[in-house]
Amino acid sequence: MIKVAINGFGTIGKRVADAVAAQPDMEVIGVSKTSVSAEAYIAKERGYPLYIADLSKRETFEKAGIEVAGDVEAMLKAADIVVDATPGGVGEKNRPIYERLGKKAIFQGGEDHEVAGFSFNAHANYKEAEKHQFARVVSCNSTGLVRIIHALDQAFGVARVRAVMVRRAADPDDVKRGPVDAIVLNPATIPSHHGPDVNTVLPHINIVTLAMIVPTTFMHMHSIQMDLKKETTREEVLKVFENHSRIGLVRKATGIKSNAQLREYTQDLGRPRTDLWENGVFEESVSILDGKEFYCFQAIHQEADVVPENIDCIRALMGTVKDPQESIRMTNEALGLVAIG
Ligand SMILES: NC(=O)C1=CN([C@@H]2O[C@H](COP(=O)(O)OP(=O)(O)OC[C@H]3O[C@@H](n4cnc5c(N)ncnc54)[C@H](OP(=O)(O)O)[C@@H]3O)[C@@H](O)[C@H]2O)C=CC1
Ligand SMILES: O=C(OP(=O)(O)O)[C@H](O)COP(=O)(O)O
Repeated sequence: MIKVAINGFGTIGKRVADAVAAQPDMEVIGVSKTSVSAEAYIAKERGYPLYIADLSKRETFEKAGIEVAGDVEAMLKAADIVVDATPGGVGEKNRPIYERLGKKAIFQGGEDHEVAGFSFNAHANYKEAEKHQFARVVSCNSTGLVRIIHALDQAFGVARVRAVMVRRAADPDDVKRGPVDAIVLNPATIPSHHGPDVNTVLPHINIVTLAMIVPTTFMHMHSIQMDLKKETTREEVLKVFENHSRIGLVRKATGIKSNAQLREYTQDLGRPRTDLWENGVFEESVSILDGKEFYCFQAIHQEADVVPENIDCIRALMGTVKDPQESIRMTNEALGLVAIG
């Protein structure tokens, strides 16, 4: 069993912890927080040993009825690998501790590529991970872009990509960022960071991205155009998506045309926390013009799509499963991830 520590038990960390606990070859040896909050009670309820960054706060936790297993360093020492899901920028500060303890670590998209020196996506570059101590799972938007670009690049070749990201303003629980009522160009400059981020995994792709933020909390929406190298048809492209285990199709017949309806759908499907782990490509939007021009809209659930990627990244860095498809299969099966559509 691979012993996994989750440093940072927030939006991403708590999902990764549950995903690790569901795997047949992994166990959660601890999770960490800095303060008492609802998620500390969830750790207790799940039975995950809770470690804290600053042991002087032990009494505050214990007064709230939450047992503290030790400090973060003790958690790291007990682990084979750590998933760092602390807020963006904290991972960079944690890296020297992982180096000192000789622990493998996975950072999230809030860190720069250079923090790990290797950026990861299971379908695109799983096999390159084994030689690294550190990896970074690219951000939610970049994960969604990499999946769809890589799939079409493998099938038809991608000459160039132009994409617009309509980004959710905050996570549903993130009250400190709201209320909001604006469309914010974020950034107003072009390109946004997403294109260069895609290039950390797929360096050969010619991509320019634009991004803005709108007042919604569940899911980003991408408008994507790609020039393909080989002529194809809409039907062939749909087949590529149907055969991809992490690209789902929002079928026309469902009548779903928004993030809100898609969230209701995942909730009704009984997905944990309503999570859409896969890309949600809108079937109606998939278009091929003049044989080589591809267009689509896709929804990306920011809290969820990086979760299975973190699980595959654990196996890839540990070198326990060599075949990416086998790891992806194991992860999907344990999570119950059967792509919609
Ligand atoms: N939320 C999203 O949509 C996505 C986020 N990401 C990336 O994932 C990473 C985590 O983001 P997210 O889950 O949203 O963040 P959250 O703020 O939801 O959670 C962060 C967690 O880290 C803990 N923490 C804070 N400081 C420390 C520290 N010094 N040592 C240990 N734990 C600490 C917090 O505990 P406490 O509350 O007790 O301080 C909290 O449990 C970021 O890099 C982000 O960019 C990637 C894809 C999507
Ligand atoms: O990684 C994310 O977005 P990104 O792909 O736009 O960088 C997550 O949605 C978190 O980003 P934010 O919390 O900085 O908006």
